[in-house]
Amino acid sequence: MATSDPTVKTAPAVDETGPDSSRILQTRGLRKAFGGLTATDDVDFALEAGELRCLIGPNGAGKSTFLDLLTGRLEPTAGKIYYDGADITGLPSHERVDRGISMKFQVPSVYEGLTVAGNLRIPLQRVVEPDAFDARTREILERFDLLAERETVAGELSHGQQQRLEIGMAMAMEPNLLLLDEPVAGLSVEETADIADLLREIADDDGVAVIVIEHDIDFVETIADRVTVLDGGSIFREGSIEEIRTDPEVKRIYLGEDR
Ligand SMILES: Nc1ncnc2c1ncn2[C@@H]1O[C@H](COP(=O)(O)OP(=O)(O)OP(=O)(O)O)[C@@H](O)[C@H]1O
Repeated sequence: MATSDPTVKTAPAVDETGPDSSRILQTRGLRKAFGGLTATDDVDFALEAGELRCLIGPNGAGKSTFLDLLTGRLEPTAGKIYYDGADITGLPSHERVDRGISMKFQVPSVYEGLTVAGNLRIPLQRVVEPDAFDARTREILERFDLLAERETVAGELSHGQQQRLEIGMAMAMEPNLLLLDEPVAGLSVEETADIADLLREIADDDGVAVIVIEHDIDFVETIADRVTVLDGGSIFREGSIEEIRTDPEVKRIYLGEDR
């Protein structure tokens, strides 16, 4: 391409997501400052459709802030977010949900006074016609192993069941991108293994891209395609779990010398 012609743009298109790309999400120069503290610092991040990415990093590294910027819970100080072929930087949260970005927060946020089926009805009524409610509810309950708890009040479920219900509610929205903040915190070994299987299925079988914030490196090892390490709000390293686990600098800042 002739670079001397001033009308020819040589810079690549900024939004590399969309129908002609396997990329579902991308951020460019994403920044969030709280007063003098920069919680997200010039982050260029990219995610492929159907990829399962874990975000790790020390406390205060900016992991939750980064997810909050993706959901629209926080507004960036600078930078752009591109998702599925569109610049969504200025979109409110509910419009991002409608476009297929679902979030499961760290603390279970099911409606404790409603039954399991009643909880599922809330997201389902946004995406499914009323005559399809029952069939779709049953499908989700089966998949998330909650069929026997259909009429149980959500406040009476175990912590693991609540986490599964909440992932089921997020999946009821038929997302293309699922964001999870520490989905296995406080769960038993068996409950953790169940969630690991579910998340792998969601990425592999449904083709949903997943970003998981996680502290438990053994859990990260079981599920992640790739790992992004944040430190001080910036991307410190990115790579396969093997690369990340054996990286001496990552060990120093995060994993501890004994890992
Ligand atoms: N609303 C806010 N106002 C001011 N500072 C904030 C706010 N939210 C986060 N911070 C600060 O931004 C930095 C990044 O916080 P963030 O919660 O994103 O980190 P994290 O990696 O998710 O940490 P953790 O692993 O402890 O949950 C921290 O120094 C935190 O104190």
